[in-house]
Amino acid sequence: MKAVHFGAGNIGRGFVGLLLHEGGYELVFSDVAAPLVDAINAVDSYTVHEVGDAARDTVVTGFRAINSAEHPDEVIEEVASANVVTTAVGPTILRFVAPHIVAGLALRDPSSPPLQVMACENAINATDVLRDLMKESAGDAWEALTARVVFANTAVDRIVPAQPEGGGVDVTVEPFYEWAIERPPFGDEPPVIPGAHFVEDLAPYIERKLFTVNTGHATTAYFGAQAGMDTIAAALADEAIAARVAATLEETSALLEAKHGLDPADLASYRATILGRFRNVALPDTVWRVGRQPLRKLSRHERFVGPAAEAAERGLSVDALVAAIGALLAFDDGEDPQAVDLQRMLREQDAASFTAAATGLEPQHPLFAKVVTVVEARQAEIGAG
Ligand SMILES: NC(=O)C1=CN([C@@H]2O[C@H](COP(=O)(O)OP(=O)(O)OC[C@H]3O[C@@H](n4cnc5c(N)ncnc54)[C@H](O)[C@@H]3O)[C@@H](O)[C@H]2O)C=CC1
Ligand SMILES: O=P(O)(O)OC[C@H]1O[C@](O)(CO)[C@@H](O)[C@@H]1O
Repeated sequence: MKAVHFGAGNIGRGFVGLLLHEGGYELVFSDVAAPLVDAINAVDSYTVHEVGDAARDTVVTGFRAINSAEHPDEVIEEVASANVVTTAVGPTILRFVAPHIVAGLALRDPSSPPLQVMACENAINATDVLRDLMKESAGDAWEALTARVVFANTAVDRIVPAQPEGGGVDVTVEPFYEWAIERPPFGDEPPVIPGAHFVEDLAPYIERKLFTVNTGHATTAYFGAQAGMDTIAAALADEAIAARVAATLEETSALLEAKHGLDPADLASYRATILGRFRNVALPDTVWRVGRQPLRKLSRHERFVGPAAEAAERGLSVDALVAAIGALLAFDDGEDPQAVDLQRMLREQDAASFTAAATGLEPQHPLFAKVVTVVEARQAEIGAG
């Protein structure tokens, strides 16, 4: 069995690749970073080092890497004969890998079992997004290819911080992980990934994950950055920040309870577990990594506006979520192009125009005016608006 995984970065090597290896797949990484591809091909094995309580090391073998920018044909051939394709490239990069998967499907023997495609990105239904991009890329050829592929959405959860420069191929990760995968698209033949768990309906899992782990993590990062802290563990050690994060997650939990009927006691225990994960002092994770790409994180269906909009529509409290959006607006990292754009937009646009453009909310939406208030506050702080 063979898996082609696009994106040999942190989560690619430290989580998805590891679990595919443990499932017995021969692993082909595809990436565009030449030094990374060379480094992977220079070793026969790499180690995933867990840090924190109950940590262990796991050795991954049986892999190779292809530079898809230089050798797209090689990647396409691998896809044509693979059993599984996964991605961990970032939601905005999916459009660049879609044509390679389409070309692989076109070369695929039509009598082979369907290729099983799963996008492992932090976004709601990222695999559906990838499928739509593939359809767009294939044009009229799409109809003939659909019998050769199945698509399943997934929710991936493991904190894999940025790895030190020149640190080689090994990866440092937290011990916790969870990979939930939609079961129905596979019919009788789901992929063999022992560490994953297959679910009938992914919606509650992905929303519980994104609106708890990712909302909480990003809230910690933005309040931490605003307070001049560098790491997530240090930010959460601050009682005032911890209280703000807790309040934000109580709001998202209230929404998850109302929307999916999730049990409040289970949600409370889930929150406690993830806050414990964020507090892992052995994990060298920075507010800058976790806060990265603030415009993506401020968009309509993402971890702040997504749950806050639905909570506001149901008349639930959103004050803590709106305060977290206020902290996001202060995220000013000169090395993050989206943070630079965010600060420029705040200087150039009036509060209502910025709110509409950045959040995708309609002016009449019950959340809109509340967001405008924190946008105005940030603009006053920087003398803009
Ligand atoms: N790091 C984490 O803790 C987690 C990350 N995720 C998600 O996983 C995805 C990747 O995140 P990370 O691994 O942290 O990022 P990363 O930056 O470490 O890895 C992304 C990799 O994709 C490669 N890439 C870029 N364009 C490509 C292309 N056209 N074809 C093939 N490869 C390409 C990059 O060179 C890089 O090696 C994101 O969607 C993120 O939200 C999800 C859960 C946890
Ligand atoms: O690209 P994003 O959405 O910031 O993804 C990274 C996030 O996902 C997580 O791994 C949570 O699963 C966190 O480490 C981090 O906040």
